[in-house]
Amino acid sequence: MKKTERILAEKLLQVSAIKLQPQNPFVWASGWNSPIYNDNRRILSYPDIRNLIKVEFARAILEHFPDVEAIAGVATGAIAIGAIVADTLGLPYLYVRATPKDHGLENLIEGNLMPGKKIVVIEDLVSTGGSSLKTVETLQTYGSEVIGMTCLFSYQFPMAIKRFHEADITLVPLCTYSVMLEVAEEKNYISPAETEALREWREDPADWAPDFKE
Ligand SMILES: O=P(O)(O)OC[C@H]1O[C@H](OP(=O)(O)OP(=O)(O)O)[C@H](O)[C@@H]1O
Ligand SMILES: O=C(O)c1cc(=O)[nH]c(=O)[nH]1
Repeated sequence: MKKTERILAEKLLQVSAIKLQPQNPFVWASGWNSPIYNDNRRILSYPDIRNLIKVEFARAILEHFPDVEAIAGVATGAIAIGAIVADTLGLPYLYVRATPKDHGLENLIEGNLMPGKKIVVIEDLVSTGGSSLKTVETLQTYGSEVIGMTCLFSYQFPMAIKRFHEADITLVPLCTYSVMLEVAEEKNYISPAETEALREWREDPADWAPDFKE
């Protein structure tokens, strides 16, 4: 499993999904400032990598959630990957918006939600877990049974792990921050100093601020 995770981490690094900007931080969905951004949507442009990830998602879902009856993607990052995974598994698919569309049918959920179906949610990336768990809540409110969640990448922050635990949702990440960092350093994508800075940042990401002293 670790071997597959290392391969996936290297693929993300190869397609430049991992960006570092310690002096010009990224703003995350949660509002946190961060020296790192993982734009794993880039995998969609590489058919071989996209296929590998699709197969790994399908394998993880069948292994951990064999009772799955439908797949839901979290908009927008996981709409595409969710669709191809559902296709691979031959399952119904829908995606959940962060907010209802402001015209037309004003849908929050796109697709045909069949109440009572056992759903596995697919997310591209989990940081604080806010977007993922909001999607789970939406699906539950509309009568679905969410039996688990998979994501391509997780930072595995303790606060996110706690939130998933409290929501009673099992999250299966295909690739984690610690393995990505290990591979990035080994393969010289980042310097030892950057590795150290990123390890330190991971200890207290909510209060991190750029160090302008350098
Ligand atoms: O765990 P969280 O703190 O919620 O952060 C993760 C979310 O952030 C990103 O989406 P973003 O809101 O940037 O928009 P997008 O999906 O439309 O790209 C990502 O795709 C996740 O959905
Ligand atoms: O938390 C986020 O918004 C976030 C972090 C990250 O590394 N990549 C991403 O697409 N979103």
